[in-house]
Amino acid sequence: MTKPSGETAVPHISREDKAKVLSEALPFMQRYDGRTVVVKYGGHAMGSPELSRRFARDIVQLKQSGINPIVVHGGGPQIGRMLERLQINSAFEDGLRVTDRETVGVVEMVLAGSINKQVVADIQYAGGRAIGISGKDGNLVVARKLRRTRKDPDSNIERILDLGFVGEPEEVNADVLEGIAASDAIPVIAPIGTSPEGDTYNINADTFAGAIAVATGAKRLLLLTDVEGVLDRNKRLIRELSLAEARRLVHDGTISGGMIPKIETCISVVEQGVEGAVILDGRVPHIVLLELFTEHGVGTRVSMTGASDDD
Ligand SMILES: Nc1ncnc2c1ncn2[C@@H]1O[C@H](COP(=O)(O)OP(=O)(O)O)[C@@H](O)[C@H]1O
Ligand SMILES: CC(=O)N[C@@H](CCC(=O)OP(=O)(O)O)C(=O)O
Repeated sequence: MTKPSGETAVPHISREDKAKVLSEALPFMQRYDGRTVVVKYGGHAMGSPELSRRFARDIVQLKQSGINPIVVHGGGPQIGRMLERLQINSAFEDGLRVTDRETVGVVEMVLAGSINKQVVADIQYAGGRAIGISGKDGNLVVARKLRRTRKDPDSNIERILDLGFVGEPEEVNADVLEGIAASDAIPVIAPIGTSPEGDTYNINADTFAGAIAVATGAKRLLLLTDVEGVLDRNKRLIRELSLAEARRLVHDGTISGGMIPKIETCISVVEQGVEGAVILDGRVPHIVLLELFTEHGVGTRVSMTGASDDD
C-alpha cells in the first residue's frame, strides 16, 4: 500500500515493540551526545531522490538528538556520467580516478556544484539547516599531490603512479567546521582541496572524510556505499575487523577496487584515534540510525581490536 505522496506506508508497530526500540536507542543517544560523527555519503548510495530524502531526514534527526553530524559526499558515478557526456575519457588506478587538468574542472563542477547543493537542499527540506562548502573554503583542506608507487609484477621494480591532479589532505583547518556547527547548521563538504600554490586537487571522498574525522576528533566515521559492508570470499558480510585483519584482506586480494580506499581510510582513522569506522549499505533506509542507535550495528566495523568496543 502506498500513501498519496508516493512514500511507502509505515507498517503497524505494537506499543511493546516501540518501547523496546526506544529503550535500546536511548543509551546510544546518550553515548553520542555532543560528539561528532562524520558521515561519508558515496555517489553509489545516492540511489534515488527518495533515498536521498531519507538520508537527509536521518542526518537532521542526528542533529536534533544532540549529535554533531558532518556530511562529506562523493559523486564518482555522477562525475563519470558528466565526463561521458563531454566525451572525456576517464580511467581508474587502485580505485582512484586519473585526473588531468580538464578532468579536475569537471570533477569540481559536479561535486562542489550540483551534488553539494542538492545535499544541502535535501537537508533543508527535511527541516535542518545546512551549509555547503568544499575543502577549498576557509582553507579547510590544504592538499598535496598524491604520491603512489606500484610494484611491477614482472620485474618487481617499484614505479611511480602519476594520477595527475589527485590529491591527499596535508592539513585540515577544522575551525571552519566548528563555526558552522556553533551556528547550529550541518556542514556538507565536497572533497576538493587546494595546494598552497593554488592548484585544485581531486581527493577521494573516503580519504577526505577520514581526514575530517581525525581533525574533528570524531567518535565515528560512517562510510555509506552500495554493498552491505566488506564481504569475504564467499560473499558473506564481515561484521567486525581488527586493523590486522583489514590489512590482510587487502593484501590477499579479498578487498579490491573502490573498497581499497575505504578500508585504508578505516585503518588510518582508527590508528589516529577515531574509535570505530564503519562501512555501510547506503541503499538501506535509515541505515545511519540503525548503525548508531542499535546494539549490533549493521555494517562492517573496523576498530583497533575488531571486538565490540562499546563504552
Ligand atoms: N571485499 C569486498 N567487499 C565488498 N565490496 C567490495 C569488495 N572488494 C571490492 N568491492 C567493491 O567495492 C565497491 C564499493 O566501492 P565504490 O564503488 O568506490 O563505492 P562508492 O562509490 O560508494 O565510494 C563495491 O560495490 C564492490 O564492487
Ligand atoms: C581521486 C578520486 O577518485 N576522486 C573521486 C571523487 C569522488 C568520490 O570519491 O566519490 P564516491 O565516493 O562516490 O566514489 C572521483 O573522481 O570519482
